[in-house]
Amino acid sequence: MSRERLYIYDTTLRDGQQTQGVQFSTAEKHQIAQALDELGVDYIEGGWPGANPTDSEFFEDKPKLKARFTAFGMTKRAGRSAENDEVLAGVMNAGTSSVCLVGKAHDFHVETALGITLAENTENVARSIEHIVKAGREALFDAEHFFDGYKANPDYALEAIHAAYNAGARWVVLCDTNGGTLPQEVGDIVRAVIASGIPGDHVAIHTHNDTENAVAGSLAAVDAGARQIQGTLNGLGERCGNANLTTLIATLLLKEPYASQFDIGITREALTGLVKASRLLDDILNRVPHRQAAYVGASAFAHKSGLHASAILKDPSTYEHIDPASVGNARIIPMSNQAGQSNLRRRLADAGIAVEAGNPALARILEVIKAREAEGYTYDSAQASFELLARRELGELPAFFEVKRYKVTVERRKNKYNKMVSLSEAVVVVKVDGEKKLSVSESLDETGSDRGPVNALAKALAKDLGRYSEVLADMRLVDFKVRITQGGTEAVTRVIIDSEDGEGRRWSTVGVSANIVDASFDALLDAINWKILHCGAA
Ligand SMILES: CC(=O)SCCNC(=O)CCNC(=O)[C@H](O)C(C)(C)COP(=O)(O)OP(=O)(O)OC[C@H]1O[C@@H](n2cnc3c(N)ncnc32)[C@H](O)[C@@H]1OP(=O)(O)O
Ligand SMILES: CC(=O)C(=O)O
Repeated sequence: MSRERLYIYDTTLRDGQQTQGVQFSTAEKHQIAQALDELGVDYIEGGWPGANPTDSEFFEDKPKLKARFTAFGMTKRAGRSAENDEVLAGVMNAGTSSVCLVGKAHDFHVETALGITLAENTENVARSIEHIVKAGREALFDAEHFFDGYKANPDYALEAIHAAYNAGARWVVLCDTNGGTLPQEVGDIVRAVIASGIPGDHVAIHTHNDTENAVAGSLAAVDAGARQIQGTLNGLGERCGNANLTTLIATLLLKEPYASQFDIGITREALTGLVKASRLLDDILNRVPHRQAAYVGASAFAHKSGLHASAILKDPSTYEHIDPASVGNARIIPMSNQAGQSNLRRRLADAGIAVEAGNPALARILEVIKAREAEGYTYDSAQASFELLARRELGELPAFFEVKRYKVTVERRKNKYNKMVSLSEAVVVVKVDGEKKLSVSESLDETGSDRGPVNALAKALAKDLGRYSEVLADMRLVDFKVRITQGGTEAVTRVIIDSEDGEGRRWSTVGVSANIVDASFDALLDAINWKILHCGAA
């Protein structure tokens, strides 16, 4: 049986950019567009040409895409022709093969926001769409506030979208602009639209996530017959976001009845790039990826509790709804106070440490982990610290060096331009191969910027570790997270450090202390020990 076509329309670069605090550069727009194109979405809405210099520049230097590159704008204003509306002209001049115009479908908005009559608005919608079609472009009509408008005045909401459809719109996009419509109502209204004479393969859905139902609402619209879904990567978008395409794409490809019913233009092979696309956006936004994001989160396939991990080892489908690899994700069995020996053996095996069932060291390691977690440590994400702890208990971790003492000072002072600047200085004394070594480092990087006391400590610690110094040269601290947490009855500081090396390895370590410098040093020591252990210098 041939499958029906369901189209995926991405608006990360337009509605996603309407997120508070998000402003893509032109180069970032290119990067995101390429990632979306590799995934295989049908439409990429690039922004609003003419609305701001970045969007205009992006449309001047268009990305080369397989997807239909789409310009967004609004219907013409009343009192002028479509040909003479300069905002619409800016959109048309971008020269894209598809043009999506937002227009009013809610009588209240026509009368209150635009201050024109319903008939004038209908005319504006029809003439604007006609203008696009006459120019040989594909027209999409974003019917703003359609669902609220339908509930308030169904006749007018339908009049507005029929005006667009009759004028030649390829797609009538039903927008839940304020995001307050629940899935069942979305389904009912989409069915009413189709019954009114607009075929489902011309109906698109555009939902917002203000009730956490944007994905469910989109699926309800598809169930009711809509054949295009609009959304954004990671659900980025105005206020609480848009329908999350990252989730929808995986659901449509992997879940029934959608997987059998639809061809969404994205292959199962491309789906394995989903995590990569999602992380790329987070990287660009400088956001920490949402660990619990469906399908793509780092915890989406993390099996923490002992009962789960024990069953997972027998058959992963016991606690996994899909194979993590199908979306480019990976299973993890984190260590924690919820873990049993099954988690532990699996985690050890992942770190290349084989320990037979029943080995008494397993119980010892578990005990140490549970005790340290009670002090404030966490081994869920600090996998490198976990590995060191386990190897230490198994007698498999050599003492590469011994720290005798360390000190860090932070100074605020005026520089030669009379500006207050900070400078940290760290002193570390270590014993390596029987020899005592003292190293001093400052916090300034090669550009003269202050990188802070922890960086000074890291540099001093790695500076002279004898025969290990060489292998530490390509190591960098890439993330540093500090949290005040409860350790026993006292509040303590927990530091998690992410490190990277020239071979692309990335590892996380944890340190805990009442003192932030000690907690940082604790995490740094693990980071350096892990690197030495894994670089072959041991
Ligand atoms: C639901 C959505 O997400 S729609 C997408 C919204 N996206 C954006 O607004 C981002 C880009 N927008 C912009 O940069 C600017 O709003 C511009 C350049 C488009 C317009 O800027 P300005 O001319 O300064 O207008 P401003 O933003 O203050 O107000 C919008 C105007 O468009 C009118 N308008 C709003 N929707 C429509 C429409 N569908 N058709 C015609 N006119 C409209 C408003 O009535 C208002 O006109 P008024 O000032 O005469 O009352
Ligand atoms: C057009 C649009 O983004 C909306 O109505 O939400």
